[in-house]
Amino acid sequence: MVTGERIQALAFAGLKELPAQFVRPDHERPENTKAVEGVTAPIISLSQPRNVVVKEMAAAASEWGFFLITDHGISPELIRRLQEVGRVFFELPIEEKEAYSNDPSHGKFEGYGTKMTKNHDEKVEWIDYFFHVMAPPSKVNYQFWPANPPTYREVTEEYNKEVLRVTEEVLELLSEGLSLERKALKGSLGGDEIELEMKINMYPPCPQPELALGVEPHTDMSAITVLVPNDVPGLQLWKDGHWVAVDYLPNALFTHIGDQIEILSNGKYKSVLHRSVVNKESTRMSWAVFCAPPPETMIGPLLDLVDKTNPPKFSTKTYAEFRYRKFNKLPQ
Ligand SMILES: O=C(O)CCC(=O)C(=O)O
Ligand SMILES: [Fe+2]
Repeated sequence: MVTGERIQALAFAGLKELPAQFVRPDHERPENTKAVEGVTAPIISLSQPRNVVVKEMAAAASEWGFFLITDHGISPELIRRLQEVGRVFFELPIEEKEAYSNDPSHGKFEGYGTKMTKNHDEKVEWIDYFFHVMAPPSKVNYQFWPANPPTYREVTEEYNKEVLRVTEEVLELLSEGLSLERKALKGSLGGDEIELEMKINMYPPCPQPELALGVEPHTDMSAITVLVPNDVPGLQLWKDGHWVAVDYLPNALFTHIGDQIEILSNGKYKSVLHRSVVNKESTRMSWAVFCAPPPETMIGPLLDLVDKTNPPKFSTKTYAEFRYRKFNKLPQ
């Protein structure tokens, strides 16, 4: 077994065959579950009249749980710099990255990580990642942020400000799409205490990508997730019984509806099931920002959205409890 090794190190070793712990059972393999052709995820330009954006976003969130946002006001230059500092970090020698190793089984989620096998049946994902909190300032611990490259912090803080602006805008638009007042969703997610977490996903070239997965099918437990990938495609969405590949769209924000918005909207908006596939030649990277409530926030269907004919479809509990149950695969 080669558990304990980073995927980047494995890929660099020039394996011809995929080690057994990465080989998916038949029904999960990309070669047996290919994405359909001719279906594309919704693209929403924020430069349209507000009522049009509200309508398009509500439709996309209800039918897909996913949309690509364009004309969001984050400069292509800032996205390029964000990707540059992340790429430079992952190009550092392994030992330098290991100084940031996380330890999720002991509750230490921030830092450099790779999902290791827990038992013989569990398959490992073809991915290394870096994870840290970006907001609010009171929850940020810079000790977990890469010190190298030296511009990492400045660039990431600038991106944090911009993503915060866009996520607040998206939450307002989604609120209006539910005929609620603009601040309704943000208010229910902790207001200005709303948390943003950065996860840099790094998928090295894989010797047998048709047998492996980068990230297993899952829904995000966040409220929303805003992701920018590099130019290597790999994200797939589950829609109407098929996987749909999301094409690369430069500078677009790949926006996922997560579990907390699905719950607050009482199921009107869908938390999108998604996975990522890997690639033989190219390294894929993606920068996912999870926008989530503080742990003590009570999350349940909004009272304005439930009545006798629309009973609550989800129970109400703290985000901390939801997260604990999801991590431990307990029923919600
Ligand atoms: O890399 C991607 O496009 C998807 C990553 C993802 O789903 C996640 O980090 O939750
Ligand atoms: Fe995800």
